[in-house]
Amino acid sequence: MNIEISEVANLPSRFGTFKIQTFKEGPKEHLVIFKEPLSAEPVVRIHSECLTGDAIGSLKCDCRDQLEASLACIEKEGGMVIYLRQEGRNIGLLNKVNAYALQDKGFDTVEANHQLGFEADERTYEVVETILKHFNITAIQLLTNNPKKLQGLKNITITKRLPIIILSNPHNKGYLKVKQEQMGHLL
Ligand SMILES: Nc1nc2c(ncn2[C@@H]2O[C@H](COP(=O)(O)OP(=O)(O)OP(=O)(O)O)[C@@H](O)[C@H]2O)c(=O)[nH]1
Ligand SMILES: [Zn+2]
Repeated sequence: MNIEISEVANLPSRFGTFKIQTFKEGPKEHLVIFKEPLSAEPVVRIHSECLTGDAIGSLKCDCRDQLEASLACIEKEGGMVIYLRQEGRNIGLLNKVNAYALQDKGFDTVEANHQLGFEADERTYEVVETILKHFNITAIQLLTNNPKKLQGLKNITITKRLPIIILSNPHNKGYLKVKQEQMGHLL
């Protein structure tokens, strides 16, 4: 896939002053938010888009808390947040809302995806390899609670997994339970 890369620009934010760059993969415009200096094994968060959580503040998941904790972390330590446009574990917003409607009827996150004809998780991470290569990064400390994340990547060494500790709320308890019991997350 041909990737179009933007210039680097400054991004002052409520979490610190970052640099920002876009990597356009077909219709998907992924974002890299980074804070220099980038060490030989920088802290990296691979964040999957969640418009409802990240922008609207939905309490059904832990995405916004994870994003904010990651930005605060790279402000302190240096590193990057790679914001991948894989809404709804890559089923898209319309399908995610349909999955939410099924969840309203009692299906859990995984069952709702299956009802709609999708795998529980439809994400892929090849573009991460392209992005890290662009920055000459071959080893990272990965901010995640998902030990299986990035397993498929050949040219990147994960030297350390850094957990993201987030408090649950009454609305995302079920979502977190499914992640822990069915998807192998360490919560
Ligand atoms: N299909 C579907 N996707 C969801 C649902 N809730 C959140 N998501 C998406 O899940 C993605 C985040 O994935 P998670 O499984 O929470 O976390 P992860 O990226 O595997 O692991 P961490 O690195 O620990 O965050 C985002 O793209 C959200 O839009 C849901 O109920 N159904
Ligand atoms: Zn979310």
